[in-house]
Amino acid sequence: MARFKAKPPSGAAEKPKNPKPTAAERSAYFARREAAKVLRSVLQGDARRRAVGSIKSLVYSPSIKNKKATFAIVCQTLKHLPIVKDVLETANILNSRWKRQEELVYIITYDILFGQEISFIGDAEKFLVQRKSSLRSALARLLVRKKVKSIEDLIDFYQTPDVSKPRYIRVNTLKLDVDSALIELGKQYMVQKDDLVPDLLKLPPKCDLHNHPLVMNGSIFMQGKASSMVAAALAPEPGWEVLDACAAPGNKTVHLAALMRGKGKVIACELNKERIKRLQDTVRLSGADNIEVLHGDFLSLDPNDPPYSKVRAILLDPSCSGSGTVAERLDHLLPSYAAGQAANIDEAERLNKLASFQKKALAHALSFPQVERVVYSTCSVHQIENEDVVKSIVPFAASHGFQLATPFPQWQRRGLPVLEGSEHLLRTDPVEDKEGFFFALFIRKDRTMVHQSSKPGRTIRDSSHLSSVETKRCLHRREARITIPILFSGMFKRQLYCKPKSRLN
Ligand SMILES: C[S@@+](CC[C@H](N)C(=O)[O-])C[C@H]1O[C@@H](n2cnc3c(N)ncnc32)[C@H](O)[C@@H]1O
Repeated sequence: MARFKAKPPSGAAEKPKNPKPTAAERSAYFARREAAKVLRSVLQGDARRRAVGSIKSLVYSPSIKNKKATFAIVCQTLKHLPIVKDVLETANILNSRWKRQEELVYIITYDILFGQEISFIGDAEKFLVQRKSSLRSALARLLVRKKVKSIEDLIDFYQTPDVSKPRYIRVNTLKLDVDSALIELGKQYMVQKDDLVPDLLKLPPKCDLHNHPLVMNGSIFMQGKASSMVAAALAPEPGWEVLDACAAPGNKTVHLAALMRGKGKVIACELNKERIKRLQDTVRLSGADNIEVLHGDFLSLDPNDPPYSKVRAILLDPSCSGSGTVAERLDHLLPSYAAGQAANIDEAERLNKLASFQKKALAHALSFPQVERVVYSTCSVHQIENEDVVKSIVPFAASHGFQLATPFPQWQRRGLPVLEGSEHLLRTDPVEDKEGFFFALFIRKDRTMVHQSSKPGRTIRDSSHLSSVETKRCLHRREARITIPILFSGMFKRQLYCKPKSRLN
């Protein structure tokens, strides 16, 4: 692979010496376009964790003519992709026309920076060759920024675990205001306010704050940006009753309490006995006195029981695969990652089980009579735990008067386009944003919709995601206004068995 040498800037367009393209030029032109097609499938499949095939199988499909060249171009471009993307972003030369052909742009940029010096034919080639000096100087700046001397070092840099993740801290406004935290931390670090979440501060990567007095006394919490966006998206009002359905270790629970300025009540439900202790510690550290810790199964809470019938907002952050927080820098680019996962039966089974619970829990959250806002969140990159869960629940949500709303409209990365309304969903990217989170916000404006039957002619086709309480309610939808769970013998057992084990404070 070529080592980078800064070349003298040459901004002028390179006019082909020979106006008639040579056979080699023509062949390179077509190979780049074939490669762009393959790269598009690879990257799209990978982004959806639904690879349509391995690179090889895509290249060796009958539609690709120049297989050898296409394979080489795709592999080399993928290997250099993080660098190419960074360079293009720094050089800031792409208009919307070329952004629509980004795979071709990646390939040509790779060729310009690291490939063979050949003359370029084609509009995209001409556009980028004319900006060769901007690309080269952006690459030189990238080397300086990453403090490396060669392209090999730069590739290593991208392959090693990410060290460029900023340290985010959330100010616990129950104990300290944001400006005071800024001043206090500013004595030691470069601190700035986050542009999206008002109580979030951004510090340089690798700041070790574990033993900082403000962390030790609960004035600030070390909480990532995506995680802090979840409670902020729910936006509970002071005085409300709010349920954190799957609460431990409690980072979002105490954020909710702070957003409510300590007024109202947060019920923090957690199933796992071992994790209850962590949750209690977090609550204690936060100083919040309006949090009630509940040891039990969220699915077993009866929405119509007096303690829950007044709940206005629910934060549902259920157990998930956690795939969005695994720092696999380059793996996200490779179909082998997705293919490997799909082929892994255990993993597929695990994801199915998780998704099945997530669907039940989301349907259950939407069935609380006074609830106006529900946030569903995961730290997973898998469509099956994210868009697929939401998609399967949308008809049920609509029948209860809920619609998807758009949290943080200014945020660019939205849901995968696999359902109507995907633009309302929010994703963070494990590479670009350093962590892969997903969340959806459901809002009900008209609470008279509670327990209303579905529109005539509209059937809930798949009720497998519903908890048994909800399934029975759907089946007996006409009588749903009077729900007498104990009429159903199986469920009665379940209700008794699953009754919250204890309430702790
Ligand atoms: C992703 S973690 C929640 C993280 C938490 N929201 C935070 O930000 O600190 C999911 C939690 O849900 C709990 N959980 C799983 N199933 C549950 C259920 N049926 N009822 C209540 N909690 C459950 C798990 O034990 C785990 O602690």
